[in-house]
Amino acid sequence: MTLDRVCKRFGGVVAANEVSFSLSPREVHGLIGPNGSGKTTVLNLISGVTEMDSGNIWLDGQLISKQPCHVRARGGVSRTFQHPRLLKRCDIQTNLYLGIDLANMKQKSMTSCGYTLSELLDAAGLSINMNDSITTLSYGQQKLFEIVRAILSHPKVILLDEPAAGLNSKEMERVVALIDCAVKGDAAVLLVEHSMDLVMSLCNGITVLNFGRPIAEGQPEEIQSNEAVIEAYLGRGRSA
Ligand SMILES: Nc1ncnc2c1ncn2[C@@H]1O[C@H](COP(=O)(O)OP(=O)(O)OP(=O)(O)O)[C@@H](O)[C@H]1O
Repeated sequence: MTLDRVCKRFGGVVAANEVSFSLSPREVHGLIGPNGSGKTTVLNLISGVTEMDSGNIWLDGQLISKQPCHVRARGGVSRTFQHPRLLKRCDIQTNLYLGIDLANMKQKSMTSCGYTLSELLDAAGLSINMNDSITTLSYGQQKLFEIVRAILSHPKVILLDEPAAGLNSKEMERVVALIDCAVKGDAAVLLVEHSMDLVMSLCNGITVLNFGRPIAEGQPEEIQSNEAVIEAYLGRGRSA
């Protein structure tokens, strides 16, 4: 997937300012930056939740930036949200198969990315009864469940919005295991995350945003020692 000079403005706020980067299959790419720097906006522009002002997004050589959300989802873009978006009045099974092409799933005999559903649930540490209400899952379990659901649609790109936020250390290990499953299934993962330990240990490449603008791109060790990134995080850039 390639983003080419993607822009989005909300009134006077430029939330995405000429954002460009590429993701390859099996790559985990970090998208980081201080609060309000535009990370979630970029995920919304890729998934089609928000319409962009200008720029292009390509997936496998196809221009997807004018497509509605559901077409992008079918074409291989899946995502999770900062706070899990689940149907509270429905059971676990209904939530699991939301947005997944059921006919296609049956054909694949409940397998995805080379993993069976039960293997993905195992990786997530979820031992669940499909008929139970989704509300029987704790917050952490719901976040893990949402990642399982995202992998289950056999996506080309998975957008993860702060998957570790609010999770304990055991649950964070489960997030890592699920990202591993996604990568082994040839997906590209775009990871928005404030836990720098997680980002630095998992990502092959990182793009850093500040005030909607990319200020650095590179491998974790380059990003950690990049002056502009350090200033953005320490806030000196804001008062300059
Ligand atoms: N729908 C919207 N309407 C108006 N302004 C918005 C909207 N969505 C985002 N913004 C603004 O765009 C900027 C970027 O927000 P965004 O949520 O993308 O940042 P972020 O990097 O994901 O932040 P955080 O790390 O706090 O989640 C912020 O100034 C935000 O207030």
